[in-house]
Amino acid sequence: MTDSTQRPDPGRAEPTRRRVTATAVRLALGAHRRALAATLLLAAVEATGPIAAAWLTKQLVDRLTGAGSGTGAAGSVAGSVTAPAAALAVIGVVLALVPYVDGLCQGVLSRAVALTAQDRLFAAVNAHPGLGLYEDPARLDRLRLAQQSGQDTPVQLVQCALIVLRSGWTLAGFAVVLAAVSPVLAGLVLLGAVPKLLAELRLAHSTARAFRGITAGERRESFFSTLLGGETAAKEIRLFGIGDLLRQRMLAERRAVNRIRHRLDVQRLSANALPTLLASGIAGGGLLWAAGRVSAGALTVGDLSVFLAAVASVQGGLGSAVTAVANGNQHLLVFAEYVTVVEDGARSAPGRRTAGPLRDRLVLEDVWFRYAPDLPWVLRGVSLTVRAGESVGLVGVNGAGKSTLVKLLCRFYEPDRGRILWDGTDLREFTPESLRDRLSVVFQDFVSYEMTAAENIALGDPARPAKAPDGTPGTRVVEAAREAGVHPVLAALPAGYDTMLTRGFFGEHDRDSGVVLSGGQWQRVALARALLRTDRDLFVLDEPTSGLDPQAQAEVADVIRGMGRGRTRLLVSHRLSEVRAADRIVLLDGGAVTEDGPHEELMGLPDSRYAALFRRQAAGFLDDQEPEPEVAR
Ligand SMILES: Nc1ncnc2c1ncn2[C@@H]1O[C@H](COP(=O)(O)OP(=O)(O)OP(=O)(O)O)[C@@H](O)[C@H]1O
Repeated sequence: MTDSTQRPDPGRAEPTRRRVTATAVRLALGAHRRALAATLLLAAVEATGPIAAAWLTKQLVDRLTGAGSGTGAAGSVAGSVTAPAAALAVIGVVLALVPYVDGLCQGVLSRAVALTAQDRLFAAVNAHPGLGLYEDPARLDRLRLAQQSGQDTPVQLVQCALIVLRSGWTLAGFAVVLAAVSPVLAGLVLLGAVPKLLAELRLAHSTARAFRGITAGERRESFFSTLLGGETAAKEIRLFGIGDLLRQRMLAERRAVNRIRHRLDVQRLSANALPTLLASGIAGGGLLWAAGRVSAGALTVGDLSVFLAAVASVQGGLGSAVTAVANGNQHLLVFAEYVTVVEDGARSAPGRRTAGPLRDRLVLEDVWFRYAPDLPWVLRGVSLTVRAGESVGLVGVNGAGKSTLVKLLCRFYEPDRGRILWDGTDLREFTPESLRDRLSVVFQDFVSYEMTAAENIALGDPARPAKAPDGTPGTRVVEAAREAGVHPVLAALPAGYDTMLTRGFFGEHDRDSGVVLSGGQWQRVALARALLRTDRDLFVLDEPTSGLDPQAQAEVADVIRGMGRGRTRLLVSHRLSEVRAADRIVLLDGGAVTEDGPHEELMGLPDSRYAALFRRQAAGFLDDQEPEPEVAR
């Protein structure tokens, strides 16, 4: 298969650490500069606060104990401690408030970053012109990881960077103080953090690898939970009694994910146990040593208080910095998935020319196609010419490749061999957007959007307004609905065209419950959506009447015949009566065109498979005793 996007090259280099970091920083900067600046400022305040507090505490203790001055008169002591005590109080208040203000700023920043990241990610996903992205489990896992990491990773990276900066600042301040008391101890405390740093860096890699397994499991779990929690499968789940089975499958996936997470927690514990013991031993030994020096009179009580604060802060700061570096590293590894998906989307710009109106013919030249190299060929040398303005009925048994051919015409995939020519130009040369702008297609598996009736139709041509200036549905929407024979149904809904066609969501403006249309009514809505594009060059209708009752089928068949009259039309149908009026019928069999001609001509051929199928279907309608034949199925 060739997806019309460039398929990811398995050997392609992962984005470099520097590029990933730059993308995260740009994302944070572009999302909310002021919140980012405020966060940086608050980090500086948080970093400086403890150093100032430790220094002021030493001043206070020394003045209270009379150390250094040798005086201890009550009046002068009270006077000399006022300033450091007041300053300490102010610092206390500031440090108590900072986390809340910081929380506010980080909230603003993370929401802005998440919004921007989501916007860029889905812009990139939309830029994929083909469907290959949705049929490749590895790419889907990557997309989910990108979704998760894009939301919070940039902010977490900023936070990690802030922690490193803050810790560095605190460390520098206290290291100076600690070195003044004992350079040896300062060196030991710093050295004690090295094993922890190495352990955390090793963990970051295995955590990032484990996230791939977690993502795949969570995606499968979410498939089952969506089935269980949604309406789509509710009927079959109850009828077949498969709720418990699906629940068990969901829980099995969750348990597998939990096991991976638990393994990670155990790894973290075992990797950190020894380095943490080492650091604590150094802190304890240092404390005993410093206490001994105070009793010997070599250090003041104030010195001891600074020393205690320094040891705690240096170890705490080093610990946070090491964890932040390791976490940052892990976030970068995961964020690389986001960068890959975004860049993958940005790169996929196949074809540069703009498709013009179809004036002469559409030609399929020996088209071969399969969905993947390990899957069988679906099309094995299809050659077909459709003249502009001609209507062609495409028939064939289930799995013959009719819908596949439609997807190739839309350039969701590209032929593995052969070409499709639009007035002599290979479809690959056109931008997918310009080509699709020339088409109006109703897919066999059309979408029922959980939106209002008017929106469901207007989506067919988003360039034109869905509503008139007075708020009523646009005339084109109503005309299309009328033509598709669904206007009376939509007009009679509780809020007319503004009624939500779902019972799963409320509308934008009111909380009236929506409605559920029947399958056939939905099919007409989908037709109306296509009818909004009557000015397009090629109409493709893939089984447009499959859900309709006989009366509706006849009516819709008339609509289809009139639809896009004078334009090129391709109608895929199992109901041969519907395609008989086409200028030509094309039978797809065994991956190739085996019959091609007007209905009468094919009916006159002695060995025509189409004729046999048509007669069999017609006989089924005429003979009440026979079940309706599975014509062309
Ligand atoms: N996305 C896909 N990935 C892999 N194989 C696919 C995919 N879509 C279709 N196929 C396979 O391609 C073959 C042709 O399918 P296609 O839907 O084109 O047939 P069809 O003629 O439209 O059938 P029907 O009459 O049942 O709609 C089938 O064997 C199907 O299993």
